[in-house]
Amino acid sequence: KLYEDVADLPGLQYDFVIVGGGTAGSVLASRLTENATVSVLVLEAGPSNVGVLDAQVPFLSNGVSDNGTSYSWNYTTTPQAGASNHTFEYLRGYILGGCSSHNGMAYTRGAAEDFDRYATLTGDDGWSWNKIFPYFLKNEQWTAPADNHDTHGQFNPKVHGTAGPIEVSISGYPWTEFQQRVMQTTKELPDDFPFNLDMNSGKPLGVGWLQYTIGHGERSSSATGYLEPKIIQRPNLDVLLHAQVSKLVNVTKSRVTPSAPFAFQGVEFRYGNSLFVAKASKEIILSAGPIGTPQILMNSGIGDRSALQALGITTVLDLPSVGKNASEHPYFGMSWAVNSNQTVESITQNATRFNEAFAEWNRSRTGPFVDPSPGTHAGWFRLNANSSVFDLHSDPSPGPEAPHFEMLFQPFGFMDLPGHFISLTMAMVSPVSRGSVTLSSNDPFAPPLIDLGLLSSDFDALALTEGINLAFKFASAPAWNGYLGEPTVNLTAMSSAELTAYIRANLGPGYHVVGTAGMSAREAQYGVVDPDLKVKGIAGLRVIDASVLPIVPAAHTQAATYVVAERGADMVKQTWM
Ligand SMILES: Cc1cc2nc3c(=O)[nH]c(=O)nc-3n(C[C@H](O)[C@H](O)[C@H](O)COP(=O)(O)OP(=O)(O)OC[C@H]3O[C@@H](n4cnc5c(N)ncnc54)[C@H](O)[C@@H]3O)c2cc1C
Repeated sequence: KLYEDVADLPGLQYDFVIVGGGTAGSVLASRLTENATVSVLVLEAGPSNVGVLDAQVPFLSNGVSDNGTSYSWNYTTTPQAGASNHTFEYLRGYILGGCSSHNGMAYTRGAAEDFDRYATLTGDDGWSWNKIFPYFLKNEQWTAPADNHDTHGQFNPKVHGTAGPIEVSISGYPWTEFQQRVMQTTKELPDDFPFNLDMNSGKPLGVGWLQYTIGHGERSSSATGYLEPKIIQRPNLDVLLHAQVSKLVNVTKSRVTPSAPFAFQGVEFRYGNSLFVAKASKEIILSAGPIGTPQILMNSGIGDRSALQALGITTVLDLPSVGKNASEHPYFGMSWAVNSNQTVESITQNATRFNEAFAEWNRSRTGPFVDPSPGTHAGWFRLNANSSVFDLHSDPSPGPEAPHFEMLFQPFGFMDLPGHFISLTMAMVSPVSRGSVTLSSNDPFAPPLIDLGLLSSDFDALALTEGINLAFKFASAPAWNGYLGEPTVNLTAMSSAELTAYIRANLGPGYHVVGTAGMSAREAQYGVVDPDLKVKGIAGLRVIDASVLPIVPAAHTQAATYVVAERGADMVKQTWM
């Protein structure tokens, strides 16, 4: 049942307490309560997603994700030395469903080699692509696009699930002129930009149709899929909203496992102006995401001893990797004016069309509002094998079939200029740079310091310059003749040093951070959780969310988070049910 008020909860003693009802937390809540004999409490800091129109209408998703809304944590990063010392809003969902209720909805799984590398790093073959693949299928319900267009040749049905909670579909509104030119380019320049029928097969290289966590014109999130009314009504599931967890409390010496000498009996949270403690008799599961989870661990005395001591926090367990190793994708957008009025600006710069499009969505869940400010395709590419950038660093990608770059193809411009534009957005999806999440004070409710380490490695900056050349090559294909006008910034006229400086001054984060409570092999001298997602050295405590991924996959991160949560739920069930 969903609770708005702590006073209505039947009690504060459960088998499992899940911290965070986000992307992963909602999966766990749903899967664990399939067993009617266990009781589960979810503590979520944010409000409900129900009735939040911006979280429902794909085209309006910016209205729910941006800082300054009631649905975002309003984080700001530390000045990013590799990005001209800029600070960035760091968006995180403060709402049931977490980031899955406000993200861009792109559904990309990553390369098989990403998961095979997780298996190697953890020594657990269960994280390999072949073993994880059934969890992708379990999570997914392939769905026809909102416009019911013929999707033959736009995806491979063999690699998709049909009965899972999360609806996935190809974009449901045609930006025909633009889409045709993207597809034409794959024919004109097939060596550089081959067509890939399905980027979610484990072999993403090439250009393909983007898939979205959208069904029947509406966002499909962890909240709508895993906590749909019949699940959230289960008598063994209680979800408390507006409950912000500060730390784990009631630490005891655990008698159960010598390798995990400590255990926490309770979870402290703030509701209104009061503090409460919820107790878990079986496990506490942290699913507060890559910012919230390490913050709660450190607030609880689990982290780098010297950093904790400096803030006057008593160390329970010296686990220096907590909050380290933050791994994020830098994104850089390029726009061109176009000789056409069939772009998203035809809606965003025209109040009448905007209102018509919204009315159409309301009427029939069709029209341009069924997609987020849409990218119709994405491409995944590698650096040239002979690139001099490899003199700076060995190849950070997990293998020859995994990309270094993502290029998003978008029929709109970035600079909010009057007129019509298209954009090619380039991301470095195998970054070398690493950042951290650290505490700013011993006040457990103070926002932590978020350092994404954006372009802290010169490798990433130089690699991005090569990615930008690739984008301009794409735009030089005959398919774009007569359609593309001038780029809003002529990057090709810049020297390499100027281009690098320009990238550093104009890139942004991808909101894909992972790694801050990373998995490692059981015997490793680093890492936060073992391959079974149990926190090293602590009994009865797991982390199950995006923070356990030790390296960011070459993909938008929700699909990887969903499979971590699905497998994590199976692991918890194996232990207790
Ligand atoms: C703006 C944006 C756009 C994105 N676009 C895409 C995209 O298009 N495709 C894609 O694949 N990925 C995208 N991502 C990334 C992806 O959504 C995330 O990687 C993933 O959802 C993270 O899941 P999680 O479960 O780890 O964390 P979250 O989904 O963030 O869940 C954490 C939950 O815990 C709650 N919480 C945190 N701290 C506390 C606390 N102390 N007490 C109680 N509750 C707490 C939060 O409110 C939240 O509900 C995007 C992310 C953002 C922010």
